[in-house]
Amino acid sequence: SVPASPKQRKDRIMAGEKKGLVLLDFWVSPFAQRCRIALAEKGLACESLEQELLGDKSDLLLGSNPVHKKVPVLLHDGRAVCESLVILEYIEDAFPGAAPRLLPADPHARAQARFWADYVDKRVYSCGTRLWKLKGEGRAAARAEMLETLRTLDAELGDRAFFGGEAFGFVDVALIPLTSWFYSYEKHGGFSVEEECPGLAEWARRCGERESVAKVLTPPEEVHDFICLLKKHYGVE
Ligand SMILES: N[C@@H](CCC(=O)N[C@@H](CS)C(=O)NCC(=O)O)C(=O)O
Repeated sequence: SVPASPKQRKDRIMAGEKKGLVLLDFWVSPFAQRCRIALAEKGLACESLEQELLGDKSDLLLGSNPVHKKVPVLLHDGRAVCESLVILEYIEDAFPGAAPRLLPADPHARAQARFWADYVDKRVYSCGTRLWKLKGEGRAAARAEMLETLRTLDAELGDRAFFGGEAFGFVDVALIPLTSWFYSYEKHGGFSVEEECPGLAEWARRCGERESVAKVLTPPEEVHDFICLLKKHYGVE
């Protein structure tokens, strides 16, 4: 049979007829990258549909994430799951046999993993955005908050190989895509992650040795170029 054209594939996804996994994606999004890393770790096939975010958003994105209108959205047999950490948990629940498990089995350890992933979500990206968007006092405050956040994460990691302990897990997946943004944060904040938090820098290198991470992460210079583009888009000097 003749393979479906990109248009036919899209129509099927729009109509909710596509079976399997589809990710509404954006190349540089650390949140979308979390999902791609988790899927790759588990060996789950997923079609990536790149979204327009700076211009008009697609009907598919608006229809599947009407509340936030953001990527990532995971469509599973046509049904949408939104928010990257929710998607990671969904993948764990929907494919219980797909190894490795990202969350530990022990309830307390699971709660801890969720706590630290939530800490990453509350602190890193928004603080990073203030670092490149603001100037003067605002930027100085964001710099101080970023350093405190990175030091807190460094201390939590301690001398373990991964936030998941011996195994690469939920918090590692949540944080690693954001390390591609560190270079730009360093440039805007005038600090060095390597000097401030050598353990965290070493952890990022260790994670980068994994195929699932290496093939997904954006080179830091490209993230920096993208931030320059965002600055132009938002009229930031
Ligand atoms: N909390 C969300 C954050 C998602 C997010 O911020 N996505 C950005 C791309 S990095 C987006 O879609 N932005 C489009 C917009 O804000 O209009 C998650 O974890 O999925």
